[in-house]
Amino acid sequence: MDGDLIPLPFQRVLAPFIAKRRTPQIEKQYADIGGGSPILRYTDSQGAGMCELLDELHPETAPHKHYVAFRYAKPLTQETARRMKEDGVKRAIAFTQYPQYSCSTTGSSLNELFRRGRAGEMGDIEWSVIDRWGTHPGFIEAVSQNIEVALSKFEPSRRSDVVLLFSAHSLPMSVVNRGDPYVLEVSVSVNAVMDRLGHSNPFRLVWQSQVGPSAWLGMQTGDAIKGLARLGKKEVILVPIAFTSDHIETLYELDIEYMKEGRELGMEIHRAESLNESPVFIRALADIVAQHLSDYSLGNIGPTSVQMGLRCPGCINATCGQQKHWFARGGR
Ligand SMILES: C=CC1=C(C)c2cc3[nH]c(cc4nc(cc5[nH]c(cc1n2)c(C)c5CCC(=O)O)C(CCC(=O)O)=C4C)c(C)c3C=C
Ligand code: FES
Ligand SMILES: [Fe+2]
Repeated sequence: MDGDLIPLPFQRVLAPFIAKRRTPQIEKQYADIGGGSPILRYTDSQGAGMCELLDELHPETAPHKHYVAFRYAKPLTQETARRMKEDGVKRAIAFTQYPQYSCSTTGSSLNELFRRGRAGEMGDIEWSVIDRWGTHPGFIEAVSQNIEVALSKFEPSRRSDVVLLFSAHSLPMSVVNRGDPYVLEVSVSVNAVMDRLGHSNPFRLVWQSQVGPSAWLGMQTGDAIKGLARLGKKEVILVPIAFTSDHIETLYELDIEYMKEGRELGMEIHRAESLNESPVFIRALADIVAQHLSDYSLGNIGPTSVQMGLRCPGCINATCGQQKHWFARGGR
């Protein structure tokens, strides 16, 4: 139903129809990964760990408290907005948990937050935004360490031949072609990880989880695994690079579908663990926020980044423009 994510003709009729048709298949996938997504559990523990560190790192603004606002599952932004109002929150940071910016993810979430704010559902909050952080050294370090753990599962003599297959959620070509920044930002994260690893292994960036019949950005992760097997490159590590915790995309698609496929093709294939409760990652989250708070209080930065101010050159969604203005004024 999210017109900011994927505008459909006759959205109100077509969207529920597509969702209903898709539900049984997706219900089965969630059942297979243990009856639901662990994304809220991980996000909550990351938030709690981050706040504990932040109280030390930036005592001027302590105590810190995290709230989770999801776009499509509970706790929805609307419910979180109401809770923040009840709690009398006066200052908040919208901290996207997508490391790399896409208008289909962070953009849609900020649009929703803006709608709730404009409707007065959040009370009087001064907002600033951390809109992207895909090259933060702590994030890069945490991903790199998980790759090193996966590499250690291979026999030392074969280790340097292992192909690192970075896998990120794909985008419809219609989104890419209107100038969305995500593809560039994911690429830069991959490059930063490879620099940190000293370019020890060959690698590719591929794209997963496309839905529906329209054209999506490729190469698709599943096809890449088959292609590598065909070329005799049978040692592979799958690296999730655009997700910060486990959920259906890692636990079902990567672990159940693709790893199984790869093993059937005679490959030795492992996955770099998701960041989940990585202490290095949680420290990185705290560091990103502490830096933001201190830059903001010194007047070095405004409520939003310079880059966030620019709409995609092909954007025709008026909400994007209103949202950017609203956050640039601190949510007023
Ligand atoms: C970087 C991350 C993501 C991008 C980019 C993204 C784009 C995108 N997604 C859909 C449609 C669906 N996404 C679904 C679930 C889902 N997607 C992401 C991340 C990105 N999506 C996450 C973390 C999750 C949550 C999974 C979980 O908690 O288990 C779903 C629901 C599941 C399903 O039906 O497959 C849909 C649908 C589109 C259309 C899109 C780009 C336009
Ligand atoms: S789609 Fe990117 S700013 Fe609107
Ligand atoms: Fe998605």
